[in-house]
Amino acid sequence: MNPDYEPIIDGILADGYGILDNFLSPSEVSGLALCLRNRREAGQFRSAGIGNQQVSIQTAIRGDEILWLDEDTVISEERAFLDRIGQFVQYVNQTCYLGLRDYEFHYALYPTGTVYKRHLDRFKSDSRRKLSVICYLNTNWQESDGGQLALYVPDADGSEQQVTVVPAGGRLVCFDSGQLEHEVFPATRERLSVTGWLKTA
Ligand SMILES: O=C(O)CCC(=O)C(=O)O
Ligand SMILES: [Fe+2]
Repeated sequence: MNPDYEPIIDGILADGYGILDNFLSPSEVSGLALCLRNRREAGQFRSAGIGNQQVSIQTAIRGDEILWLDEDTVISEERAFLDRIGQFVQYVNQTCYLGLRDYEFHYALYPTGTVYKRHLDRFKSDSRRKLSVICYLNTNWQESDGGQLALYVPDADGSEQQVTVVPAGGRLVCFDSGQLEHEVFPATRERLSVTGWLKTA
């Protein structure tokens, strides 16, 4: 069954962001988290960089480790995730006419205490990233574990509002890549997610 995507689309159109709980079921979350951990154990992860041309590793600004998902993966948990994203993209295209053509996703693991300082996801030299999508893979995450995603939402009067999102397992956050600055706060435990971008041609 398709999750109900209408509230998240309404959120993106009205406020520039939307949040949907249970995009993944608890068993899908634990299955994908296990795939992530197995791949990391196998040495497949790398420190994430900043920029797309001269990529630099600056862990004080961005401390996560990532692995790009293969769009042709035959690992069932990964296949199911990407197929679910494909359905979401189809729904967005039918309702918002954003002309999304492509997507790219990576696993991310933030070791305890690491952050991603305030930034915008769209590269200056490449504006194809339309929507940022993050799906959290954390079981039993408590507010006191930290690791919130902070969204800096512009108000009509020119000020801004900080909206914080707890990285609870199965929760999907989607926002306008070119507009919304955001930041990842440090956590007291490892913080797992799949993060990606829905892109135009
Ligand atoms: O994990 C998150 O909540 C946000 C990650 C992020 O901002 C990014 O990877 O660009
Ligand atoms: Fe980001």
